[in-house]
Amino acid sequence: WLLVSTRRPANLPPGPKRIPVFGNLFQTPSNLLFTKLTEWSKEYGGIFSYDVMGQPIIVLSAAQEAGDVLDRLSAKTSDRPPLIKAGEFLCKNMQMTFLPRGKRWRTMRRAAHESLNVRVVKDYAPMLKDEATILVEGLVDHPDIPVSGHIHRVAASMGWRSIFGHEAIPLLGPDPSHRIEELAAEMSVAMLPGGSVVDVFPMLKPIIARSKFLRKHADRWFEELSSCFLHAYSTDQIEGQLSVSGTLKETGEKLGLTAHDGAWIGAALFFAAEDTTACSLLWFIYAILLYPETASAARQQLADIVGDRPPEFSDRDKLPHIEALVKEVLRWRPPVPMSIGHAASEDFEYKGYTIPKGAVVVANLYGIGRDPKLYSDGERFDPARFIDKNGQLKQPARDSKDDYLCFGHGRRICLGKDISIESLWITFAYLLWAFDIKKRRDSNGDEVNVFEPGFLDKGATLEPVPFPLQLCPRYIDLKERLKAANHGA
Ligand code: HEM
Repeated sequence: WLLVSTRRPANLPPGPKRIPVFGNLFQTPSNLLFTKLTEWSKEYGGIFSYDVMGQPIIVLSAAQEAGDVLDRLSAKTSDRPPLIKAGEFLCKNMQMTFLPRGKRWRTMRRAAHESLNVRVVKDYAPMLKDEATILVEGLVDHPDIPVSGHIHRVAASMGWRSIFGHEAIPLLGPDPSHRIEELAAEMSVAMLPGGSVVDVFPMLKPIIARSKFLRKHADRWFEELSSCFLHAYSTDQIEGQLSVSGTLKETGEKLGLTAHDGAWIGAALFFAAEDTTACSLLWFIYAILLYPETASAARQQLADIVGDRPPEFSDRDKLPHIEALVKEVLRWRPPVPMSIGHAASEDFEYKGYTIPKGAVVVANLYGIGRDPKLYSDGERFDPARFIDKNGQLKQPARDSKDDYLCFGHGRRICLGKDISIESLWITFAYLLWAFDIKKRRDSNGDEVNVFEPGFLDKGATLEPVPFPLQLCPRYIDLKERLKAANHGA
């Protein structure tokens, strides 16, 4: 039996040699796994496989293979692997992101999509602009608060307002999302392949499920989060403000959804929204700090088109260099570098390989964003790669998803894709218009070094390690300019 298990099951895609029983468990680091997957993809190709304790994991590290398997074969690859700790024990099968393909997932997804689809996201523009304004004002008024604190506030507040329709989260607290973020950290780690003991050793599941003592922590976690989100969902929202929960309260009943379901749809969205948005904004600042010259075309365009008033969404078509920056930040440092695992719901053949039912299918978005067929010199941060010789955005290549591969694939593609692109666009534009982003200087006047590649692995998401910087307002009367623009609006 041991001898048999050292052999790769017939016809799986190629991959690293495995050892009996454990497979490749000891070769897969728990930190920065995407770098290992990218290294393996150079050896084994755009589709390869490895194994953890008998569980086959299929890794897609090239855009075409990911498009084939997760988009064109999505009828067979839209399931999620069972996430015992994150999905069953902690979230009690209420978290849409972890639900298996089926009626409950489809209903929740459809309900959320109603207020997040590309046709309606334009209606969030005033709220997103307001948030960008609050961010810039806060950075001017409170240089004592670390930039990451400002960024996490704006990311949480954009999510909170679009999902629950409440007031902006204030910089100086109380922050209703703070406790939620603390609790969410545990879930974020548990959702990774090999991220929890019970997911690696599923034979422990019935023992834990039967023991009140062993379940106690997860049960409390669920109770506390449910009550936070039920409170957010049930509290009256600002009149006239578009929000997911506002729409749900009107349409949810028709879809058979209760307030508890509505609260957990809000939870799934908030978990998915806050950290990813914060990571993207921090990577943007980090990139501009390290490679200031890459922002000069965008700055020039802002000077030509916008001048000394703050940018508007209506300027967007005339500012392709800002959009190129959004695309490049998300390609270079995808906030969810290994996407969220899919699962094969039946056996199927691809390129002569067999993908067995139950295999975990991972889109290595970090590697895919470095696919040389789409992006040359992928390690380089270079927003100009998206601009053609006429100064316009280039026509995106096939399988590049309009150069937004970071939002995943198929029927599970990110529900917040369209609102994220809007929110990042306006925030990047505001930050570039308002500040020069510079390295901090020490008491001798020397620049303080910023470390590369700066990866801080947060479980499902990837943030830069804390880095020193200086934000220098580009106008003495910056706040007056913001006020004048908002009063005129
Ligand atoms: C830059 C920001 C964001 C990035 C990079 C991002 C990325 C992703 C990725 C890679 C996935 C997995 C897709 C797959 O399984 O193939 C995902 C799923 C998801 N995202 Fe996002 N996301 C972002 C922002 C948001 C926002 C703002 C929301 C909500 C307002 C959101 C809601 C969701 C939900 C609910 C899912 C699960 C979908 C499902 O399982 O059906 N995301 N996201």
